[in-house]
Amino acid sequence: MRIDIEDLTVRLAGRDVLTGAQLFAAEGETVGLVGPNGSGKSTLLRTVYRHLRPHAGRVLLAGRDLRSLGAAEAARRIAALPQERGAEADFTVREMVALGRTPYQRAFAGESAADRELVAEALAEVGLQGHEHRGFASLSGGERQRALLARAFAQQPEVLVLDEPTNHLDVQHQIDLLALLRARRRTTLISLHDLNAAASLCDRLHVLDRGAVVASGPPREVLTAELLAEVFGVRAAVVDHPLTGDPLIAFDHRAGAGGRTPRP
Ligand SMILES: Nc1ncnc2c1ncn2[C@@H]1O[C@H](COP(=O)(O)OP(=O)(O)OP(=O)(O)O)[C@@H](O)[C@H]1O
Repeated sequence: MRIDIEDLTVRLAGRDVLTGAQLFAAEGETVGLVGPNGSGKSTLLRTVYRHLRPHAGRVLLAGRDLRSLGAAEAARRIAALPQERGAEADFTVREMVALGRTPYQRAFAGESAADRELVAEALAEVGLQGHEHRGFASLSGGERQRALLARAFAQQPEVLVLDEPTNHLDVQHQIDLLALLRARRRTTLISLHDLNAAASLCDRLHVLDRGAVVASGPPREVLTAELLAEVFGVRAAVVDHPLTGDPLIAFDHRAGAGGRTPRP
């Protein structure tokens, strides 16, 4: 399902933290948001999963304004892996993942056999089978992240919105997660700090800087040494990955602030 973000402005505490963002993800496309801390990535994603309201502009899902959908319909169509965490203390892992099925259940109807199967499949997909009965609060940061991803998968959404999903994951689980997302080929909006992961996963990237989209296109066109210096303030060479051929950003970890004044 296609998603369009039209001229989106979000105002928080009297300040426009996102201004006139314009982008889309076509059916089945994986579109990445990258940008420095505080550039507006989470704000944009929060507006898509209806945690925030636009001040101006709109988000369209298959041509329909997101705000015209009811809560259950929106939850069936869009699943989010947000950065903020709610009160999750008392759930088991299985209960947490099963929450992904609630938008499909009639009040008091409980779980169907199909729901149970989808929950088990989602747990297996993220490698958490065998951990169903553990308390969610007892999981490590990376295990929690995987359980929340399983909840999003169990929701069987048409659009996945993932805010920094590789946070807390060790390198093997990062790579596994990217492989899972590639295999699913669902319309996906994803923010990533790891630019090499973004370059290998995303069909197209949008670079955010101080609340505005400043560059858009396929990773190879967008992630140039000039852009990395200008937007991220780092020195880097962009080369071909020797194993995959993807763009590989080799950062100069010895360089200084790249001549850019640090952000407040
Ligand atoms: N509830 C809020 N009230 C006021 N300002 C906010 C609020 N939430 C976020 N902001 C500000 O909006 C700007 C964009 O924040 P956002 O979280 O979208 O950035 P980000 O690109 O996701 O950053 P990071 O990479 O650090 O996660 C920041 O300056 C942030 O301080």
